Amino acid sequence: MNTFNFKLGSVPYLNARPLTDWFSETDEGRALGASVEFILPSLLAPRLEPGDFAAGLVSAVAWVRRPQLTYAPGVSVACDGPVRSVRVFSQVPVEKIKRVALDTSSLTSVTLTKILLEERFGLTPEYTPMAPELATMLADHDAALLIGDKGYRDYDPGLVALDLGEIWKDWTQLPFVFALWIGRPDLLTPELCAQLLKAKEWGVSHLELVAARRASEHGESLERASAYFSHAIVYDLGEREEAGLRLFAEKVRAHGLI
Ligand SMILES: C=C(O[C@@H]1C=C(C(=O)O)C=C[C@H]1O)C(=O)O
Repeated sequence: MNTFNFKLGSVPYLNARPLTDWFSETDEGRALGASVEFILPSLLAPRLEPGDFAAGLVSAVAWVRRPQLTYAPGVSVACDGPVRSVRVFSQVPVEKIKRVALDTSSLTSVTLTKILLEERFGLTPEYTPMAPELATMLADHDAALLIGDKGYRDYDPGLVALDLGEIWKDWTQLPFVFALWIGRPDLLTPELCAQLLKAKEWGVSHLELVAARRASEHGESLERASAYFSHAIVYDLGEREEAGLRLFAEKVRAHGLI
């Protein structure tokens, strides 16, 4: 691998920071000369096939949809129960949801919303892609999907909040994988995979430090950032996460959401 001056893409959310901070915040990581660009998932995913980035930490469904791309082993942004940041906020009881606004930044969670509303709740609502602004989304829709930093904020407690990680876990007993390091096999080499793993190992053993450094940048308190990292997000990609990913891929195909 050319270890100098390669580009990585990542999503602009707090949950990604433990996987990318090693490249900018440690001497060993900085020595590789990688730059990390933060881009919304729906804009980052199409830039992986042309090779704009050596790898992108981006929506798992982007890999399901593009089998010619590969993903780095051992690393993900996942959950094994409530994820806290991928939520559908509804003004009506779930069974009455007829119109849903979907965050245009998201790919995986848009797909997961459709699968869960249909298979878990027997609903086939109308969907509208919209910019992630809850008040605007709910002005004309029963419910709205938000992800990332906006999905983790506190909103009107009168709204029904469906945590998609929690619903997935109750249903399948498996973790859910939202994002992976995805790239072209010629660029996402075993050497780069090893660096991405090293970055993760540093991140998960420095969650408090990353929270302290990044919380305010993402509009969070240190306590909430720490709790999110240590109680909601899973950064491993072990056998159970891989099983969750495979099941999700099957459902994406079965629902024609490819
Ligand atoms: C858990 C999350 O996962 C995110 C969800 C994504 C998607 O829906 O496409 C993409 C990247 C992940 O960071 C979140 O940001 O809340």
